[in-house]
Amino acid sequence: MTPVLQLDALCWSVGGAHIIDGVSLAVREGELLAVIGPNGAGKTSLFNLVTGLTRPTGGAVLLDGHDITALPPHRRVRRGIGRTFQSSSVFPTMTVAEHVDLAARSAGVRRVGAADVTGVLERVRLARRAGDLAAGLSHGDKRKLELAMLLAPTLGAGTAGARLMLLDEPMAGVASEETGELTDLIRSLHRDEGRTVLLVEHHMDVVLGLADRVAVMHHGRLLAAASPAEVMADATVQQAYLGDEL
Ligand SMILES: Nc1ncnc2c1ncn2[C@@H]1O[C@H](COP(=O)(O)OP(=O)(O)OP(=O)(O)O)[C@@H](O)[C@H]1O
Repeated sequence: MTPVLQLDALCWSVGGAHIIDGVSLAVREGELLAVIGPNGAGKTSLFNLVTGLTRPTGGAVLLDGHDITALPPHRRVRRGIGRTFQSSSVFPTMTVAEHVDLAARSAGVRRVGAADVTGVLERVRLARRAGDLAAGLSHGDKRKLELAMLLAPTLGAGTAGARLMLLDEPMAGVASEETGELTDLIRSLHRDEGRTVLLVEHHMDVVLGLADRVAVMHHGRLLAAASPAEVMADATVQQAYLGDEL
């Protein structure tokens, strides 16, 4: 079966530094792949290449077997790629419902019904906060709102948002009592709705609780991509985490 996402010898260099160095990886439909690695390994840079925020200096990105390397970010959103960022990206003075409406409209949806917005907010268990300003949300609820915004871009088109979700450290800044519910929500978007998820996360308990497969990056290279158990037992991976030069 054609992978949903395929990275083919992907490279990104800046000023002579090889930040992404020949990464090849195939992501299956409906898979949850966690991308782990020490700080500066290139995880966010890899996400930037998949979403089109940066252009690779070599290699290709394929979606459903089609080369999308030259497509700008907004065209990738319309093809079903959605992404959240490491730091929370909500607008404090906008209401929760307005965020969903904005996400849909900025992706080209012309008519966004109130019922559609409520439906998306119910999906992430934020419907009761619809009229509240985002400034008043807890970190966990801000993260849920960001997920809601990924569900919005195809509202009214009969489908519900991103089918390939890239989540960059969704637990960052979230209080420990909120991580369980957020983990359940991500699991449900993946397992119950069949969405493909790429997850960058430093909390290993979250990674091990969610991932079908774990990809390990180090110095811009892909060290391993295997089951969580295999990756945890891999001596090279352990060395990378202990900070030894490879
Ligand atoms: N625009 C840029 N110009 C120059 N160097 C960059 C740029 N973006 C990232 N880098 C460098 O590339 C390397 C990888 O950064 P990246 O943010 O992708 O790592 P990461 O694995 O996501 O790290 P973290 O876990 O700390 O978020 C780092 O050394 C970073 O300083």
